[in-house]
Amino acid sequence: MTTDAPAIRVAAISKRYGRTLALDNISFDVPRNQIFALLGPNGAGKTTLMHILCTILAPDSGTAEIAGFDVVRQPLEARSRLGIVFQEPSLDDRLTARENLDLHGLVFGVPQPLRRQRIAEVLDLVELTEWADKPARGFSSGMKRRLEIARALIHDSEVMLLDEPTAGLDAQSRNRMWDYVRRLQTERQLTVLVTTHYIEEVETCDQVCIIDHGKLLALDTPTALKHRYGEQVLRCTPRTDADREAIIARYPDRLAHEAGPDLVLKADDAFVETFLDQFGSRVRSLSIDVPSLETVFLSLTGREMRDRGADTRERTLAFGRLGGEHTR
Ligand SMILES: Nc1ncnc2c1ncn2[C@@H]1O[C@H](COP(=O)(O)OP(=O)(O)OP(=O)(O)O)[C@@H](O)[C@H]1O
Repeated sequence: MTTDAPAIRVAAISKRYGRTLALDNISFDVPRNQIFALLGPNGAGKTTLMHILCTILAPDSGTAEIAGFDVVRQPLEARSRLGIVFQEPSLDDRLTARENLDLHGLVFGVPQPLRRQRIAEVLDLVELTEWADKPARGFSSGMKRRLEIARALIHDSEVMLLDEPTAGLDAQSRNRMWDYVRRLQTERQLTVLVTTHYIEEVETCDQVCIIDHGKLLALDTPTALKHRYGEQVLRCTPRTDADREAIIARYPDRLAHEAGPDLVLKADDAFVETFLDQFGSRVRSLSIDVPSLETVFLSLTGREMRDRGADTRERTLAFGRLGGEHTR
């Protein structure tokens, strides 16, 4: 290993399952001590890439390295530097939190005194000390996920791979999970590669890599991505089909997306005023989305990643208070 090797190197990786090209010539480096987000909708190829990085799946072509170790030629060296939390829980439910951690340390050859010390440290980090001797089967989903993070820290991991660590958790547990991820970075100088399809979660990551249909679409800091690709958009719900068609016919070049009953139009401030003059009475609701990672994704793919968020509903309500109507 060279000490100046990036934490993760992905070079021209492709992977096909039958006729599905799950990864199409993906390349990027993750410098050490970063939180690096892999963002993409379901089926984008995130898990496939994770599985290649953690050595359980071989790429068809290209190479990947963890801390300078090739995942195909030096899998044991690569694995020993990795902490992994998969989407599917992999704890032994019958064992206590402490026993789960101890077993993992044993498998990775961590000597007993060091194991005991690390178990105490990681339980403290994920705030499970008082649950240490309780069987994992009684834990909530968030607690189980935290225990899995703790487990990934028992050996000498330098790089954490977290595959959708917040999937299925409630909003409060999701926030807590991200607090732990940030603590891993700051307190343990770990590099964290995390996949998610919750776009709002990646705002505070150092870098965001957007993938879709196996292709890398963009990679940069959240701020730079918004600057380069983010556009303000106007979202409206026309009152009738005739109104809808009239808007599309009037602004074919501005139409970014049709989302169910809504139309999404690229809109600078001047356009918003013009639109309101011309079509204000022909829309049921209207909201403005400022440049965000959601609008970055929209402008890169012509699609939206997920349903509308609460922030947009709030802006819609604000429009209602200003004299327009709104839907709930
Ligand atoms: N074992 C497999 N056999 C066949 N096709 C697969 C297999 N695993 C994944 N795929 C396909 O490869 C593509 C990428 O899947 P992958 O699971 O990597 O995406 P993802 O971004 O992780 O999505 P999700 O968030 O749903 O896990 C998808 O089209 C998926 O259907």
